[in-house]
Amino acid sequence: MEPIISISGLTKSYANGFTALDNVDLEINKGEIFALLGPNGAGKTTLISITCGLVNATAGTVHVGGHDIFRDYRQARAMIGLVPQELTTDAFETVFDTVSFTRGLFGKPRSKAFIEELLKDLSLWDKRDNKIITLSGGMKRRVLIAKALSHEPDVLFLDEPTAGVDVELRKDMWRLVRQLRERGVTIILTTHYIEEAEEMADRIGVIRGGRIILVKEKTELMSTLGKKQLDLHLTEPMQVIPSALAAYHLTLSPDGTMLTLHFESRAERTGVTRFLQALAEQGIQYRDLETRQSTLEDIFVDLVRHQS
Ligand SMILES: Nc1ncnc2c1ncn2[C@@H]1O[C@H](COP(=O)(O)OP(=O)(O)OP(=O)(O)O)[C@@H](O)[C@H]1O
Repeated sequence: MEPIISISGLTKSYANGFTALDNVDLEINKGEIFALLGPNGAGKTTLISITCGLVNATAGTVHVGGHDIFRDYRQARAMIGLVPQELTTDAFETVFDTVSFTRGLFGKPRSKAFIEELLKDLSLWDKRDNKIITLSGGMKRRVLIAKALSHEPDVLFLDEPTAGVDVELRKDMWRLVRQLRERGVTIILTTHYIEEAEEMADRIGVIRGGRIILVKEKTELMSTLGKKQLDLHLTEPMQVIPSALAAYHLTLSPDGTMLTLHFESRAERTGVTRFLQALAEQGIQYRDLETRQSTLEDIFVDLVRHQS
């Protein structure tokens, strides 16, 4: 697939010497929903801010639709819509005017019809004449999305789109994001909610300490989720795994007290019963057993803990 955003060797050191991004390479494909996951302070907002031209990079390049964000700032910026984390917008303007004005800022011709359609899509049409200050938090967030889409961008950045919103609005956002993708808009969202990435993304990237530590297709990542493990706490420590058990995917703890069977929980026949029989035949006894299933959350926590 063709990348719409190419980030290469991107580094950002703030004035106080803190390195928020460290040599980041990342390509975002045209038309995908990409979720960037990471703990607080990982560098997600910095990455977005540089790509949108709000913060200068210390080193590296970013191209949007082939335009260098520094040299061809206008062309690159025109392709991007940004929904920021903070709810900042002109409190005393009406919904219609503020969205229409934002479109004008990007040099797009006035279009009442376009703004009307956009506001209808976002369930904001009824509120078009309301001053923004009178809207609820959820409605204000929709206004931010409308503003970000007012100049018909190819790429939409959503920085923590559903932080602090209720379940209903979150579902609405997800529906909206999917609709946009169907229209060919590329979406990059940052999130703390793993279920959001699970629900929405085509690909998932994990950032930690200013470094991208993983980028994978969601389906590929999820396939590891179908794996379960059965831990057996053995009565007697085992030196080596007996050859009679060679057909099973087993690991033995370094001290020989725990034998772990890895199996596909989604498979029709997991082989667990046969395995337990084989153990009995070998005279291997255990005092306890437990099964565990890995979730995206486990994978994420594990990655963030172990990689630095
Ligand atoms: N202007 C600045 N000067 C110095 N350090 C900064 C500045 N802006 C951000 N940082 C630091 O850079 C790091 C990355 O911040 P960033 O906002 O990109 O993280 P984030 O992944 O978006 O986190 P969050 O999820 O909390 O928004 C943080 O440790 C932050 O304190």
